[in-house]
Amino acid sequence: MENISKPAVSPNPMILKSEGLLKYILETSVYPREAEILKELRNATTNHPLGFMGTSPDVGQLMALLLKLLNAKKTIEVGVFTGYSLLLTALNTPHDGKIIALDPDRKAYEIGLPFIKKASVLHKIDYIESPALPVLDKLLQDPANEGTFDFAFVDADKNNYWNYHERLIKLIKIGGIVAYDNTLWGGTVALPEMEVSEPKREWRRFTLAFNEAISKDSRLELAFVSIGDGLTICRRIR
Ligand SMILES: C[S@@+](CC[C@H](N)C(=O)[O-])C[C@H]1O[C@@H](n2cnc3c(N)ncnc32)[C@H](O)[C@@H]1O
Ligand SMILES: O=c1cc(-c2ccc(O)cc2)oc2c(O)c(O)ccc12
Repeated sequence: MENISKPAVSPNPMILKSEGLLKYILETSVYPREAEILKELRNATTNHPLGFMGTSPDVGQLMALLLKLLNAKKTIEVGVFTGYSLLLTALNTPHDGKIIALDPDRKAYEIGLPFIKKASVLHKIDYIESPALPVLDKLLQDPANEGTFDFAFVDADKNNYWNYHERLIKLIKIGGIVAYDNTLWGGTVALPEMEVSEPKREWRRFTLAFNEAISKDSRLELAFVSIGDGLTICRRIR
């Protein structure tokens, strides 16, 4: 008899690795609907030696939907790079929306800045050239900031995800969302450590620990979505 307590195995365990399927999704519903200015920023990032780090447009499409569903007005972005997800957030928040954008790499931000200006959304952005943790701590020093943000997107140093989470969960309002990128870390989370290349091992360990801790966090509801490099979407419930 079948053991019903065992989770069902996907009929196609290769689904996340199917480049053809991703191409189909991108070409069918992502690229045709992507704002022209986001395409321009994305193209301007391709020659950057770390261009592969930009948020993937399919993740961007999901983020845009979440921002619209929440009617998000106040947001935080941890990890800006050249600004794809930042510009996307700015385009999907109201005219009086406010985004606190944190990244120590101002040079990368300056690549995206002309596109942010061209889209007339710079007034929504408070870019702070700094590692995120001290800024989040400073925000929390003022209790008036607690529970006031609608949305946060984290796409930065993976070793600090839990540190970001402990702070963001207090800054986000009940009903608000924090989304964490790269929670599948190139698929390495499902591989034995021996099969993972040396440079990816340390962040794989952090990602595994983060994924385990967040799944036990009773302050939130979550969905672990197999899009891009893995996106964990958390809704604060208490
Ligand atoms: C994957 S990229 C972000 C991609 C971005 N979301 C986009 O759409 O292009 C990661 C970024 O995290 C930044 N970063 C690294 N350590 C950080 C820290 N302690 N605080 C904030 N940002 C950090 C890096 O400078 C880099 O720009
Ligand atoms: O390969 C990476 C590396 C990063 C990364 C490196 C250093 C930092 O301080 C932050 C992030 O981020 C990535 C990423 O977000 C992605 O989607 C793919 C690959 C990488």
